[in-house]
Amino acid sequence: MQTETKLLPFIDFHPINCSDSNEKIKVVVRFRTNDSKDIDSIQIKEDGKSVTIKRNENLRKSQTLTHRGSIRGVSIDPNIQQKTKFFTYDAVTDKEDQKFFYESYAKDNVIAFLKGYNSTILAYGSTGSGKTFTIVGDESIESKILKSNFQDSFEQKEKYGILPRSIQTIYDELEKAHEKGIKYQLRCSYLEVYNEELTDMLSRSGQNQASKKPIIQECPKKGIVIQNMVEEPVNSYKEIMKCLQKGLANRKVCITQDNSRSSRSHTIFMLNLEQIQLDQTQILSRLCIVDLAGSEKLQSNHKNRLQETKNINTSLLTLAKCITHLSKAQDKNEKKHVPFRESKLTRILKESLGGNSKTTLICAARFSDRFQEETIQTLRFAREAKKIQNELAVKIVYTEEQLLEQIQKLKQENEMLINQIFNLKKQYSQDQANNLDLISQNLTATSANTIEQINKNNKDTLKNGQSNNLKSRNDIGQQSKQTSMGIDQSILAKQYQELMSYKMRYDSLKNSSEEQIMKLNKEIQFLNQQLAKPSDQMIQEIEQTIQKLSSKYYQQEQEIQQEKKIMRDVQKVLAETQTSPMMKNQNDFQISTEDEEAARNSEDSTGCRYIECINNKLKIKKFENLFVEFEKQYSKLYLENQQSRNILQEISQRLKGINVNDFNILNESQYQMSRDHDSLVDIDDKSYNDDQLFTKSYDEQQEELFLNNLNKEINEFEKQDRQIQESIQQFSAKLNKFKVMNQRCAVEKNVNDFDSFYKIQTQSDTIIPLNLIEELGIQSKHDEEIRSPISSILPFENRGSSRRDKMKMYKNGLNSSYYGEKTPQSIFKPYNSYFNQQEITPSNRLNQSYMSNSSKFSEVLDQNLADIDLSRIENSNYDDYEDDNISENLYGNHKYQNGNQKPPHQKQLFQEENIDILNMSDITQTKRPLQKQKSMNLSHNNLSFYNESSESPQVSKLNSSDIFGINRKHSIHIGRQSLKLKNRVAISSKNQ
Ligand SMILES: Nc1ncnc2c1ncn2[C@@H]1O[C@H](COP(=O)(O)OP(=O)(O)OP(=O)(O)O)[C@@H](O)[C@H]1O
Repeated sequence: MQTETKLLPFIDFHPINCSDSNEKIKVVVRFRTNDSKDIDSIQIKEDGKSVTIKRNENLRKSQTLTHRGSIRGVSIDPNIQQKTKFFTYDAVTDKEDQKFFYESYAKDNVIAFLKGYNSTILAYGSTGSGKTFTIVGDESIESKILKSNFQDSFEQKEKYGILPRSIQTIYDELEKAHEKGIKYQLRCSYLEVYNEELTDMLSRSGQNQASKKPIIQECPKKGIVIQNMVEEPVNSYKEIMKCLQKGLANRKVCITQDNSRSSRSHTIFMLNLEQIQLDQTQILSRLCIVDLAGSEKLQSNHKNRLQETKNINTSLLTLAKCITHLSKAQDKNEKKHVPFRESKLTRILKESLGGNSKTTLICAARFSDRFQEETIQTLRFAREAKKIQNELAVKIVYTEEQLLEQIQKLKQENEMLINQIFNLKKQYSQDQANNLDLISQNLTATSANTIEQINKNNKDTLKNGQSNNLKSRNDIGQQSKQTSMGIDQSILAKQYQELMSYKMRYDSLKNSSEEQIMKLNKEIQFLNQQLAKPSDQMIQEIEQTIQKLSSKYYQQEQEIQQEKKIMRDVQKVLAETQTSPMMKNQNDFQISTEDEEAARNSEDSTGCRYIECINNKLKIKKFENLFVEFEKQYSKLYLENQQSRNILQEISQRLKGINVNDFNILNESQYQMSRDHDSLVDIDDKSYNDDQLFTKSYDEQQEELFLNNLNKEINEFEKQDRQIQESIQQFSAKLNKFKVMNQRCAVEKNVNDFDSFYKIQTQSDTIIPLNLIEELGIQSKHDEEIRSPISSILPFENRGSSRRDKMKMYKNGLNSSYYGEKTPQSIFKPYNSYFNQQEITPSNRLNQSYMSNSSKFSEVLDQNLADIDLSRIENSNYDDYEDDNISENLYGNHKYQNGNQKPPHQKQLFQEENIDILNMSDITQTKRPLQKQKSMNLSHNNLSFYNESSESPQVSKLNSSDIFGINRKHSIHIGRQSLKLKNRVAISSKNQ
């Protein structure tokens, strides 16, 4: 029964055991047992893992010439040396025992398939080497399967190859699982690749083969999906064997020189298993058992046969090429483009080689020297394949309940993440503040040291002149200049420390000078007091003396006045007397004792009078003497007084003089000190005395020099200050930028990757606050139009499913969205319902911003579109491979560049098959962080490739396989809004 490929709603990959998840391809070399051993040139080592082969150069020459069509004989040189080659694999065997071979080398893959892993068994080798023998069994088995009703005897079963044995194992195991309650559904498919065409070997005859031609599609979640392929539900051993029977009957075989039933096509027997576990978890796995067509020398003259052989060789060559690319990438541990798309076979096997699959490669080889070259090629191929590492994961499909549960979980997780983001933000700003505190503490500590150092320098400068000091300043200036160039935080901190130390030095000097001025003022006061003290006393004493003298003088004067009054009275009396006869002679007034006696004796009044007169005369004489005496004393006192006044005046003048000088000196000092905040005077230095200060103050030259230097220093400081300020500004701007970046990274980190972020958004309906998005600088650019790119690259025929659609698109022009509103919804068949439900969420804006970021490089990539042309493929040849002979032998005498045979043209590829358009939700399960991802943007005719982790654009040459995501490493994502809105198409490459 033919069933359509079911698109499952939600698939997740779970590596069950991390140590198992990365596994190299297992390579087993099986030599044909019944092969003739002409010369003992091939030796399987005892360890069962390695083989040596003696290469016969003569033979090689002859073989090369022979299959190049030379009929002439080859001269064999007996002296030619035989080279021995050594190869090691997981196993090398020549045992015929099929059971042993299956259980030793293939059963593991079947068990892994049952456990939920994708699994592949691949048989490779030249024609007649034993591939079909290994996969199915010998001719008898094959014919028996073709005829049988599958009730074979034990004996017959012993000869079965891997495929029937695997079927047996699967049913044995599934029956056990069924008993445990595990439900399962097994579907069988059988494909054939013949002449680069895919044929479904289970499809019923009579059907329109052209319309039902299987199409290979690729889904990042589901892996390789083959559309239009019969997936036969098989519920029993018999049913599945019938499928095998049918396939074998349809297989293209013919008789060749080396094999009577040579397979002329690659066959892929595919089993898809859906298991529903007891907890309702649905697990999907696939087993591919591939029997490749054997490579063959081009010998036939038959045209069809030649073409057939070429096609076989071409696809095998592509396979070898892919393996070489993969192994080289593995060697160098880098991502490399692998040309899976170059053949149908490699496209189908993409998952098996380096992808999510447990793969065993069985390389069939022959002992016979006749096939030595083929054997060596097979051994080389096996050696390369051994390096390939696959990534295993179990595919789980969630039920609705499980999904709801997960949505709930995601919602919680989302909330937690948002909280975490805010906390981180908070912590970040706190950290910043703490750092500043720490810096300022360091500054304080170091500035104290610097001041000490400066003071020390200053002392030296005062002693030795200022040259040293200036020099040291210049040095600091130089240093500052150098440091300000950088934006290193430590350098800035150092500069800032210096600045702070200068500021502190200014402050301390200013404080010190103020202190000094106060101190000097006190001293001046004291000096004034000291100077005032003796002069006051002296003046007081003098004044007291003067007062004393004055009072004495006053007394004496009063006495004199009295005496004078008496004298005047006397004179008056005398005048009166002189007018009397008695006074006619002056001498008469001289009273003699005789006169006096006479007068006394005379009773005459005249006599009395006369006596009185004489008495008066005596009195006057006495007064006159006193007056003279007084006058003498007065003049003496006057002189003394005069002297005192002079002394007083002299003292007061002296005092006045001293005060003026002192004040002048003090004022000068104060002025000097106030200007010399930054003076180099060590004011605390006791050894520095006033004399020096005065000398300096009055030394104009020195003062000028001093002031000049001071000004220079101040200028220098200001300059440094400006530089430091600038650097700090730069630094803080940078810090802010880092801060934003850091926050953005934090968001990205916390949401694991973009896809998870997207998924969280879509699954949980939680919208990250707009302000957070804006705060983080991830603002969308609504206005920016991004035209649909794919439409301009795609061949026009592929743009619509109907003629009407095509016309619509044609009217809209190439820039209209192929995947936009005008897009025939049928293209999105499975995705429509999903797309239409979507709304624009911040995550979409995020997506847009990525796209707009990438679009800015579109200019650079204008030229790169030219590289998307077919030149790369057309010019390619098999030069990557180690030995030219391989390409020759596998491909006949025609190399790629000869143009006789080319791989399918890219355009053909597009035309042949629909392009896989995958919903973003299909790739939400990537485990890789966003930083590793690249986002590409296709904008009209440009293909840009933008790596989030680097600032510069990464321009890559891309071919169609990259763009359309058919190979495993790349896939297309269409933003949900693209259908509804602006024709935006985002393409991400998901390199591992
Ligand atoms: N290991 C083996 N032991 C014994 N006989 C073998 C072995 N391998 C192959 N043979 C025999 O060799 C012949 C060719 O084998 P087979 O058809 O499997 O080769 P092939 O690699 O599939 O060739 P082709 O690529 O042409 O199909 C058969 O007769 C087969 O029985």
